[in-house]
Amino acid sequence: MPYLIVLDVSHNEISDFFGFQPPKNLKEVDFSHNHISSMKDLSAYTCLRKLILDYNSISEIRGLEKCSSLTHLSMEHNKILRISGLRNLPLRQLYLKGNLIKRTENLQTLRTLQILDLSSNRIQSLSGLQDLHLLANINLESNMVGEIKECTHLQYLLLLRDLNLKRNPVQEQPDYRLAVIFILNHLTVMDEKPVTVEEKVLAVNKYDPSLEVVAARDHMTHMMYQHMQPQGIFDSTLPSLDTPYPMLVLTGPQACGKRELAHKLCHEYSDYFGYGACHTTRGPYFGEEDGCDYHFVQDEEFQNMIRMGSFVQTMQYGGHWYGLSREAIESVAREGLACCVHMELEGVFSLKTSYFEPRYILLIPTRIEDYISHMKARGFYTNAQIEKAVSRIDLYTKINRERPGFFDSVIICDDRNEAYSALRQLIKEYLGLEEQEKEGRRSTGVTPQNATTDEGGESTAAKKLDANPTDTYSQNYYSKVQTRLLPQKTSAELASIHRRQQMVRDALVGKIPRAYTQLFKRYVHPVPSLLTPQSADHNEDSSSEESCASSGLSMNSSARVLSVGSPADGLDAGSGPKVEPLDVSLLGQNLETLKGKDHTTQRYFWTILYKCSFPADHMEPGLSPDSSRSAPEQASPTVVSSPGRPGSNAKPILPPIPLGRKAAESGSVQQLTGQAGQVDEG
Ligand SMILES: Nc1ncnc2c1ncn2[C@@H]1O[C@H](COP(=O)(O)OP(=O)(O)OP(=O)(O)O)[C@@H](O)[C@H]1O
Repeated sequence: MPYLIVLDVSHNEISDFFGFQPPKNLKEVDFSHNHISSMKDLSAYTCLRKLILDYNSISEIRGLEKCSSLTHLSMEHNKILRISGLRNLPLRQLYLKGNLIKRTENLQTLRTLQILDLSSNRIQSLSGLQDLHLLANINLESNMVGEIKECTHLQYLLLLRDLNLKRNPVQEQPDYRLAVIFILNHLTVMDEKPVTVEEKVLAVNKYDPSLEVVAARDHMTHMMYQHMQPQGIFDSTLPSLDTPYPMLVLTGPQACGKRELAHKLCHEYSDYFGYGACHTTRGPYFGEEDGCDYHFVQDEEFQNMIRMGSFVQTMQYGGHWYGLSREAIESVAREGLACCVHMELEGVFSLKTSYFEPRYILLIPTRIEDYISHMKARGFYTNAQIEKAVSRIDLYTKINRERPGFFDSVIICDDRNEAYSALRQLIKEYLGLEEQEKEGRRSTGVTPQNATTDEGGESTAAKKLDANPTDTYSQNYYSKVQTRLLPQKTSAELASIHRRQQMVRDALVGKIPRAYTQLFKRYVHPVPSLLTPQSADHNEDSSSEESCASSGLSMNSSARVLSVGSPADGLDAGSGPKVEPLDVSLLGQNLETLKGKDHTTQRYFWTILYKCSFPADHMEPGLSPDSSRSAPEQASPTVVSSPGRPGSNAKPILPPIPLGRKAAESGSVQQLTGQAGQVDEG
């Protein structure tokens, strides 16, 4: 039978494998269910593609070396002790189920193998399979694989879709299925069950959660524990009408200098910032003081604090816990200061989920060698810690690159002094101190050196406004108000005003605003009923106490005219924006009366002033530089932010910083803190 291609001699009593010399052109041979105990040399059968020898008594694979066409070999239920004799065969399917195999060895040359069945053997390790890159299906059911980590041998088999590890001791491991799905994330079927999308997401969230997930969990934990405690109102940091409590977060990799810079900043601008000391379970380094750099606590106390809902956020770094407590922020806020803290990226993510809305400054080293030398020179860190810190630089740069606006500003910190100058400059811009200094120099003739430290950087006009010169609270307060009331305008501000004037002119002649003008419209926060003026008469009575709040409100209501038109104002509703000039002079008059106001009113007033300071966001058409007002009494608002900074007109950089409540001796401060205490107690 020279043309015989398929030979099936299964289920016989044959004991001599190929003993009857079948023709050489055979392509498929089935010798299953016989009594064959050993294999013979099949070198002559070069055309053989499929060989089935299931249910025999063969203990060793051999004689196949020259079968250069063999793609399918099945030797299930034999007595094979080890895999051998398969070197360089073009096998695509190999079935060795039900043998006595202990190791997945001598398979690495089977580069074309796609299906491997080694079920019902004695295999403990998956080492030896890692180079079989075409493997799509591995059956290891009923073996002795005990460790999840064995799956790492398969993790680079990118075509692997189906893995069966049923009836292996590894199934007893906690979260076995999720762990394997995480390691082998290309699997679509595991243990004969489809792998669902939900399982894949769960696996990633469990074993390699994104920073958002970590932050969400952290936030959830603290919120839950906080809600389990008796609730008190944190008055000092309570977000006001539409401005959050001002906070500054310096972030960056470990030892990049953020802590040092935070301390320096709080020291220099002690009227504005207070250092928020976090809690940590790590021991103090040489020279560190408890309560100054950190609150150093034992692990047990830290965990206790978590359970008491004391933290806003926590994170583990280098095997230690770090956490920013509500009280740390609150104690700074009670001083009337903005809280300045430093933290790692995870902390930033976590804080971003909370109701705090800090400004984030990224400090990033670019000269890695210098960074490493600096860490080595500190002498606190092991090589592993240094490596970790260095590797995290990429994480920060990646986030900064991929998420524009995630950090409000980035400062290169290769040189600490330069970094501090940059930070200082930024803060001065944020706070409008630049303008204040300039004005101070102009009006008092002070030199730049003493101008920075001189609280009297305030203008003469400010001093005039100051009711009580010995009262430092009032000094701070008025100098800052005055800064914002200075008449100069930046070019960006003027451009914005002109644009809006043009819009109004267009509206008056009935032109429909072009589509892009919508870009300049902003959401106007609704005025809370607490402060809503009862009537128009109220607004006009600027001498009454109520009028200071309502005059502030009149600005806000003038903001509303952009979106809400009324025929009574001389323009048809919907025909375009209407004009209602903003009388900023009222502000100046009302500053006097505001002093006696409660905390909320003052904070609201600051909000209004703040809006005035960002006319691109809040200034209305008709508020022109040449309107009938004259400086300084009828001064117009001044832009505090630098117009060149990207996004500077899109988002206020810092919420209005402190009311200058630091001076505890001030009567007004006492009044404020007294109120805060009452609310807390209530
Ligand atoms: N509450 C927190 N949340 C997140 N990260 C924090 C927190 N408190 C501190 N960190 C950060 O944890 C890291 C380790 O803090 P640690 O004080 O041990 O570092 P360090 O070696 O002194 O370096 P650094 O000068 O950056 O503080 C630092 O990057 C620090 O900023």
